[in-house]
Amino acid sequence: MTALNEENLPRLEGTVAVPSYDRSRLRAGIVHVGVGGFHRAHQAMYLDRLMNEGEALDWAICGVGVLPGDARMRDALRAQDGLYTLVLKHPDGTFEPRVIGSIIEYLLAPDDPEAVIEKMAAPEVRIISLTVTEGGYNIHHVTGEFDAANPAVVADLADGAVPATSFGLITEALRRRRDRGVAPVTVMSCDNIQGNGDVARQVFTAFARLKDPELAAWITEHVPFPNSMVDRITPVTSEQDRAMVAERFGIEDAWPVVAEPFTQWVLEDRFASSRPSYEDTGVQIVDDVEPYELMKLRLLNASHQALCYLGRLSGYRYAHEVAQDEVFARFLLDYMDREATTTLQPVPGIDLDDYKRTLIERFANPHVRDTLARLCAESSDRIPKWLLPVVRHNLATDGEIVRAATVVAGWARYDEGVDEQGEPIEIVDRLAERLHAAALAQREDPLAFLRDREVFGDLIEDERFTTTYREALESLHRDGAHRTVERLLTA
Ligand SMILES: NC(=O)c1ccc[n+]([C@@H]2O[C@H](COP(=O)([O-])OP(=O)(O)OC[C@H]3O[C@@H](n4cnc5c(N)ncnc54)[C@H](O)[C@@H]3O)[C@@H](O)[C@H]2O)c1
Ligand SMILES: O=P(O)(O)OC[C@@H](O)[C@@H](O)[C@H](O)[C@H](O)CO
Repeated sequence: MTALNEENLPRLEGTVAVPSYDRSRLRAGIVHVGVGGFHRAHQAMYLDRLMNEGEALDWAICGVGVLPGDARMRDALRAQDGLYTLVLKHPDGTFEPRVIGSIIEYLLAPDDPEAVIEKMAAPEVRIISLTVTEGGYNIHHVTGEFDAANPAVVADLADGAVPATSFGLITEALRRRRDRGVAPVTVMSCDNIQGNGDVARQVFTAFARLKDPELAAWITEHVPFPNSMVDRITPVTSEQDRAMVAERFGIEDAWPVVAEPFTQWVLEDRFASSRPSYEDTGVQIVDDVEPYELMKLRLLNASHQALCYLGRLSGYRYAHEVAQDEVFARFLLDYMDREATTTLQPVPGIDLDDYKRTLIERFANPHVRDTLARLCAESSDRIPKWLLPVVRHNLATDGEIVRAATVVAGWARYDEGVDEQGEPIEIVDRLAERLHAAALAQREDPLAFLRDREVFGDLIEDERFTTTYREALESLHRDGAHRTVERLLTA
């Protein structure tokens, strides 16, 4: 067994792919906030690929954790000199390992916020990128505006506050860059949010406006926030994954990443100065990312929502189990074909039928073992962003809504907190308490769940939607999820 660190890399050569570049020559050009599984399977992997080609050596990553819980990642990465194993799990059972070397440093903001700010303000850093989850953008669900009442934000806005949120840290770094005349930087969101760059611009300038209006104006003028579509299914690393990396590859890795082989990144070319030559390693650089984003969020992410609640209620625990169930697979394709696709724009270079078929195959990969628990988490940040826009579009255009309404009813049934086998369900959601209370009330008041306007807006006022939703909920209560879905299948 070989402990993963810089010194031991030569011992791993021949067993697994390791960085072919001299890591001592790397310089951090990117500060990335939110080093979780996805960043390590995606952006860090693309950079590692470039580095293996002898490119991007001045674009290494300094990882930043903003939450105290990121101490685990700090400890894992620091002990391993930033190295970790990425294992791609192919559908045929082949596992493809690679040690990724593009992260060279990790800073935890609660340990030393000043060090994080100075790193972000350093002239050699030209990109600050983010994967901080949808909730990390602090958008108020009802107003769609930056939520300035969030206590962490209030604390960061106070005079003389030591920044603790990504808003406080990044805007302070931008202020220092402006004051010092340091070359402007690009803020690049890689989260699953429609218009992720636009949303990032909205929230960072909103925070800056509250702190220092002139800084906000400077940011608007000088800091680009490119939009992007990012894709690679990356489940939470399990104990079994850690053991697998040790047993199969002889690597003692505190926190490997496992992912599907598929990967995609479509990115707008709006950068302050230079950027890595991402296009040399398969990233699609486009003028307008919106058609790709809509395709991905409404087909892939919304289908994840379509399979997770109804699948969990039926007794499944993993995404592949649901996607391998013929009834669910057909339901997902019907949802995509008859409800989601009609809401999309033409997507240059993509055959949508092929994309949808491939999605079912990706979901069905049995080795990825993506848990329904991961997909069911933070639903109040997902359903309103990915599924409800499809519903609203179809309500406005007289399109079909029955499948999406069934998914929403499935979420409402899921939030009752017990599945059809009587097993408890743990609701992981910022709004868990009140969603659970509303779900419990729906046996008497079938529309109780929809009454939450923060989540559903005025959807409750649409009779076509409420009638369809009510029937779906009734059917879920009476016949269960599997039977409900089966009845909806087109011939
Ligand atoms: N996992 C995937 O399959 C996948 C694929 C495409 C895109 N993404 C995007 O990446 C995001 C992260 O996914 P992951 O799998 O890496 O999750 P993860 O749980 O492994 O990592 C999430 C990271 O975000 C940080 N974070 C959360 N809330 C924050 C906040 N308020 N402020 C600052 N940091 C915060 C956490 O500290 C952690 O470092 C997703 O929410 C999604 O937007 C994920
Ligand atoms: O990561 P989230 O929480 O935004 O969404 C859950 C999944 O749908 C998502 O992670 C997908 O696996 C991913 O978007 C695939 O690229």
